[in-house]
Amino acid sequence: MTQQRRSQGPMLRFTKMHGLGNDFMVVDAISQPFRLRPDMIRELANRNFGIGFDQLLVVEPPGLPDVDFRYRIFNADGSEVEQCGNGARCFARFVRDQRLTNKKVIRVQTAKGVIELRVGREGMVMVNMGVPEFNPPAIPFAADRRKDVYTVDVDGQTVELSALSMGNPHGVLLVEDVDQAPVETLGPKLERHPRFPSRANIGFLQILDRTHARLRVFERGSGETLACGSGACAAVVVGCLRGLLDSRVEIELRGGKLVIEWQGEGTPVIMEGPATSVFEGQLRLPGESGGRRRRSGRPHKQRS
Ligand SMILES: N[C@H](CCC[C@H](N)C(=O)O)C(=O)O
Repeated sequence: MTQQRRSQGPMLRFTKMHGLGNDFMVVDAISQPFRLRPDMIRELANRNFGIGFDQLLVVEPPGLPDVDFRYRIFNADGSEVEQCGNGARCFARFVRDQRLTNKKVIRVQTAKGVIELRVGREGMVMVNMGVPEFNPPAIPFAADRRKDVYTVDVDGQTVELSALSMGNPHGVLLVEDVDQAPVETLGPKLERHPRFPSRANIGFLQILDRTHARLRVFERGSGETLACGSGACAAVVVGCLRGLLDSRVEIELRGGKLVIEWQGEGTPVIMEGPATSVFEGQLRLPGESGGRRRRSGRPHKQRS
């Protein structure tokens, strides 16, 4: 049976990457036309019918004079967001691998400000994630004043959490053991809790000692991921403010470890970790009539 040919759109080149298993489809929208609707992002994010990813990262020309690129971030549900820490490290690796820059210090404009990426040795990348924000309206979180710990009602259950913004909103709970934490049940309820009017990323933090911790994160718009960079930053900030962590912490996520440094209020959070390219691929975007996409993939060539 001949398949009815639909009008076919352009081919789109992409690279599949991850930061500690938090995985991304990364697109250079500088050298190729790019426009995806939220429904198309959701379909591409699907791990059975699409490419499969936690977030889509888009590289665009800068919109500010002293910045190298603009960095747009879309969750698996198609929502555009302000910050992605693991994505920032992959962004730095991607723009160098694709020869869009040869800089080792890269300034990137996000929806909430400018972050600075520093490419280090053995594929490590350091990110200045900016200064955390605690003022409830800026998170945003519904509260009449700032507190270190808020009490939130969840279906009649009282939950204690801290709330802050790393450019994106985070709620952080302390738990005895992340492996026993109610991530699958409490995570989605808090992600969509009315007190987080823009929803939130929910971190479950287990303190091991003053310089080591474990973390699981139920991410806004993507569910639990193997790692969350901005979530790791938010969790260390909370641990420091509660007097439980020192200024330099190794935080263990399900996908691996990050080093987070924070010198206290009014200072930026510094995150260091790996960025991995998996493969390069291309897919045909639907034509005007829409319809299914074809895609092909080949192993990523490592840049020396
Ligand atoms: N889900 C997040 C965006 C991705 C953050 C995460 N992947 C990271 O590494 O920071 C949000 O809606 O704010």
